[in-house]
Amino acid sequence: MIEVKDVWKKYKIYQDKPVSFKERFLYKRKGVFQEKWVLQGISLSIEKGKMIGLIGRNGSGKSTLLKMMTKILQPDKGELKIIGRVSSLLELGAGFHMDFTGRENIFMNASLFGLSRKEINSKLQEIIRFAELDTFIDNPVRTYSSGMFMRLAFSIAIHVEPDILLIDEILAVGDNAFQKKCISKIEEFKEKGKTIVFVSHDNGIMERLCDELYWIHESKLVKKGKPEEVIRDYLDFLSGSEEQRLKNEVMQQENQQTSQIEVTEQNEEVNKKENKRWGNGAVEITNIAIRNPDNENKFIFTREQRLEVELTYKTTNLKVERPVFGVGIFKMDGTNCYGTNTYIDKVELEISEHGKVRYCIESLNLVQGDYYVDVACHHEDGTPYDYITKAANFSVHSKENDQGIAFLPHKWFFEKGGES
Ligand SMILES: Nc1ncnc2c1ncn2[C@@H]1O[C@H](COP(=O)(O)OP(=O)(O)OP(=O)(O)O)[C@@H](O)[C@H]1O
Repeated sequence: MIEVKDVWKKYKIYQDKPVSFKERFLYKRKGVFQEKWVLQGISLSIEKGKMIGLIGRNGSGKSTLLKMMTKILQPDKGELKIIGRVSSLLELGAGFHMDFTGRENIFMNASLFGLSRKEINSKLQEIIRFAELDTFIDNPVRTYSSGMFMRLAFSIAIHVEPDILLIDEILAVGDNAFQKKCISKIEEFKEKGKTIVFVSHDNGIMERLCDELYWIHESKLVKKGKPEEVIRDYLDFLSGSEEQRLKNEVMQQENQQTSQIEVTEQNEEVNKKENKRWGNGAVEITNIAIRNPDNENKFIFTREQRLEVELTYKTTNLKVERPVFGVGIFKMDGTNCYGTNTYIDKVELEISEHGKVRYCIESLNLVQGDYYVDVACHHEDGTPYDYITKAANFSVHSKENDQGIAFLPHKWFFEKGGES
């Protein structure tokens, strides 16, 4: 159905776009653009009735490849063969006329896909119903919200009976309920034996829906195969590069940070907001490490993994009475996920001149996202010895799409019949 043979595509990247005629004239002669290959030697072959997915980081070339399949763009080298009517969910609503009503746009847009007036009339109610626009359909589309606009464009594109459907990040369209409707429509398409090429950053959906995945990295195809295998390698790769990014960030922070504890009179809440370190310094936390089960310093974890926060401390010549060590885990927006300390946990604590305290979470159980850690040593009555906010970061990667903060172990049960 789709045959892509050794396709190459380049864009001109203008360093300084000329604005006036004079500049255009001058720059033209100097040639102030660079050519960038955004697709290099891509080959793939998609059989009828298959749903394939393209994954890869931002800017890797996925949308460019899709645009070539719609013929919006032509390759610079190589060949693309497509058999059948293509409907694309890229650049949704690109052909809409703002002053025309939703209904008029349905007729114009659907006719671009080759549908006759009669065919459009027979699908009209279904298009309007799917787009959830009943009372607005005779208003000009310029009065639509962005969600309404997208829903209408999406609805037209899927009702034109295409043989091939190209979908780019539709999950960004509309609210949750509408997204669910889109997914079930895609599943319906699949069942009808249509060919689908799907681009999404939602790996869970990609794995569930696609028969095969292609991973594009920096303009090249690096892997194709079963969704779970390609996603596993892709996530490993992402973890590796994010690990490096976080490491660099931490190194930068360490370079900037003065290791001095700031002795301050302000109250705790103010300090927390200002992302500070404070306390009287009787105990000083000299190092914070986040470790994985292999005892390596790590920043990326999976949900089930063991995470350990290791605090190295030393005492100074100030008196340390009834010390308590605590750790708090927060989402990046400040949501408190979990916090405890040795006093709450009723742990006997013996403090020496210097030493280490290790806080181990056997199974992390947090949902996918970025987190930071506050650490502290204080007196049982709350007087801080050393309190460090945002002392360390880590991320949780997961293929699951569950929402919220923590994974709550659960099961589903179903019963047939019974009282209604
Ligand atoms: N019209 C254009 N002119 C110049 N460069 C472009 C143009 N369109 C895209 N690019 C560049 O081509 C590269 C590939 O872009 P493309 O949109 O295909 O990537 P993508 O994998 O779809 O990314 P995303 O996941 O962010 O949608 C990027 O570096 C992008 O900046």
